[in-house]
Amino acid sequence: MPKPGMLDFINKAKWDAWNAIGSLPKETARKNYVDLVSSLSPSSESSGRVDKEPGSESVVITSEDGITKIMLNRPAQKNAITIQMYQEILSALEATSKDDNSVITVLTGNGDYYSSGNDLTNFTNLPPGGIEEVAKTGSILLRDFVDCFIDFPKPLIAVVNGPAVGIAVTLLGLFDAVYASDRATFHTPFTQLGQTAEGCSSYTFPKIMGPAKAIEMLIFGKKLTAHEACAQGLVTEVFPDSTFQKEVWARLKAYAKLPPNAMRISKELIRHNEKEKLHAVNAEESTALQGRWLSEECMNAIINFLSRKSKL
Ligand SMILES: CCCC/C=C/CC(=O)SCCNC(=O)CCNC(=O)[C@H](O)C(C)(C)COP(=O)(O)OP(=O)(O)OC[C@H]1O[C@@H](n2cnc3c(N)ncnc32)[C@H](O)[C@@H]1OP(=O)(O)O
Repeated sequence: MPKPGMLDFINKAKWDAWNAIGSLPKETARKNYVDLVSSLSPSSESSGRVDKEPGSESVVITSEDGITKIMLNRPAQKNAITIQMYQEILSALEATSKDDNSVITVLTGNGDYYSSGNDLTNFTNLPPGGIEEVAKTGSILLRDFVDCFIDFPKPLIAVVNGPAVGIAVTLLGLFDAVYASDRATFHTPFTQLGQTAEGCSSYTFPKIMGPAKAIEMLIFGKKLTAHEACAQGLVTEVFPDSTFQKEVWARLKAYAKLPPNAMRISKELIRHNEKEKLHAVNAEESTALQGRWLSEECMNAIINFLSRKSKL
């Protein structure tokens, strides 16, 4: 057929696609199509079912109505993030970034906490290389994990259902929207733990809230209420806890119906100038933490927590 006109978008797209295949025989085209459809992983469907990561339910991933929900699911441990959970979240983000059926991605927590941050027992299972090896592999994992948030191409939303601590807070500076229950609090007690800022917060927090407020949080460990975090620009909007889930998910369902490519391109326009800087900051923070994890200050803080002498 003759090439359709510029404004006949659908037929022009079909014509271009068909033309790009060239002289492919019809039977081969049919076979390729069937092979492609058969090879699609079940996780790329929007069927509303739960796709559990093999071997663990500490992170539950579901897809429905164009929304991929990554839910931290260790409520008894306040959703503290284990090494395996970092890896599962990272894999889920990589998969959803390529899934055409997934329009927006949400990170949230199950139970009363959003997350108490890094699981402090991550430092206690010593491999043959000792604490040095733990610090080195931890630093590499942290860097890869945060890089994945920096590069995530689609709208990324945090649904902060309760208190958030440490890395669960710092990462929020890399999200596109942060909705919080009025029960949520935001706490980065790095100094108290003998540690230093991560998740690019040494750069994003001063940018978001100004250096004075960022320093109160990141150096002195001041805990913010949801309304304070909203006033500082870290949180997009605060909802009463009684209606939080209903209101937020209704809004997210509406957002997931917006044109996905327009959202992705807008995100790229807003974010791409900062990416190089963020990767450099992430590398610097991860290296600094590798040193901190070997320090006496940090070891004492972890021992005190594990021996129940201290709590935040
Ligand atoms: C490789 C990447 C590294 C990235 C680095 C990131 C830095 C950070 O994220 S630093 C932040 C680390 N988080 C903490 O220091 C929080 C420690 N937890 C607490 O202070 C308290 O548990 C908390 C205030 C969160 C809640 O207090 P409570 O309401 O009184 O509850 P419990 O203390 O009884 O907690 C229940 C249960 O959960 C265990 N728990 C909670 N958080 C953690 C955690 N972060 N790591 C390990 N375990 C945690 C707590 O020990 C209790 O366990 P049980 O006693 O066995 O029931």
